[in-house]
Amino acid sequence: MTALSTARSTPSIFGGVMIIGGTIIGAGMFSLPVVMAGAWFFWSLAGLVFTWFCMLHSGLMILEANLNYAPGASFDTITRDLLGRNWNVLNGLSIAFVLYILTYAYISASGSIIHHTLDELNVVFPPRLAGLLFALAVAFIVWLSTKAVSRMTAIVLGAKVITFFLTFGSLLGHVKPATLMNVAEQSPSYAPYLLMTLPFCLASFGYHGNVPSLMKYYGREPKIIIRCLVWGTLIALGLYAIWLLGTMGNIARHDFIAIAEKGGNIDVLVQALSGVLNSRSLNLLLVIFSNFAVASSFLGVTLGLFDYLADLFGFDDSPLGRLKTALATFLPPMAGGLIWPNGFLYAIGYAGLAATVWAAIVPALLARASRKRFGSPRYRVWGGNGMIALILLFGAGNALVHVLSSLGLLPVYK
Ligand SMILES: N[C@@H](Cc1ccccc1)C(=O)O
Repeated sequence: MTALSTARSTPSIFGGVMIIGGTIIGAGMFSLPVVMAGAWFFWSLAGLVFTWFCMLHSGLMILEANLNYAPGASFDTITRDLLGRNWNVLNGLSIAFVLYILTYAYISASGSIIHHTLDELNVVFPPRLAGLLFALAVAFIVWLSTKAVSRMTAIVLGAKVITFFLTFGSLLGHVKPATLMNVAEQSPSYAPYLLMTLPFCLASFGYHGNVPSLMKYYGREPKIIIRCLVWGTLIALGLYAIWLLGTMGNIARHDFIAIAEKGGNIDVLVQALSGVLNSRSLNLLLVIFSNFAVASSFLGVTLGLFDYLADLFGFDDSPLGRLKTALATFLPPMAGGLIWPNGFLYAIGYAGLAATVWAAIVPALLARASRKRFGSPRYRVWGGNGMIALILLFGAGNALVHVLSSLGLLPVYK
């Protein structure tokens, strides 16, 4: 009995780990092997570990600031109170931008993966239409209710985890050390290509909007929430490492050039993988996994955007109010998907650029302000001012890298 009542007063960390892991692992991971082809496996792994470290600590900094407020206080409330109106406006704009551009990326990605799936079944279906229909289906679920979204997400996430292990368990069995070590190339250079991968790593480790949701769920329990963040991000890091191993151990480095040239969208990558694997069942698994991976982030991110816009425009919760919010959420990215169906890689890069504001820079400033104003009595991220400086530098560095690479000033592997 006692065990039962303790379990009820503090929900287990499993749910929180799933929320964090589920948000992190999404379409972003499909951009990783393509943009990391230049830096290749070991350098990219180092970049991933570094990004994991910084993104975990910036999440902990949001928690540090959040603990001064009642559970349920949103990102918006905390930022306005600690950093003032201007920072809050910038923060809100960058959140909206990231959610919009990710919704666009998911539409583009789902169009491409559905097109590929049907292609496997010998059905010809234009990717634009596929993306549009998929977006309409997601819009319908989001319009129905939050509960509908969380039920769908639970199902899709479960399927994603199962197919992930089935797919990657067998994918690892196919890894060819000669391909992974890139023995074919004579004196290759990798390090110069590392910097341009950083915004993609950052986007792939984004989850920070969920930290206030965890506090709403668990209450002021820093120990439990810290464990959720550590485990959720570590699971993602582990899966990304396996994903790099599975892709770079099967597709030769120079073959990635053609993949990137075709827009780097998911179908091209999956097609290249199936081409080398020569296994019908593995191919099918991979296709199923990609569909679920895109669908679960799609639901999570659009729900976030939906709630944000409803709050911003003051649309109510009636069916008509929700319809207005759904239109504001889905129409702009859908239009984008119709006009530019293949902007997946660009979109993830821009998501990294904008996410650096609210997932790195603002959290570091929040922690600093929280220490000044409240002394952060409940929990304080280790490392003092040095850690705050590191996260600020990480955030600013990412923005700089993205700008330089958009201007064509960073080396590109081609
Ligand atoms: N990490 C998510 C994208 C994301 C970024 C920022 C916040 C929320 C989600 C993905 O890989 O698809």
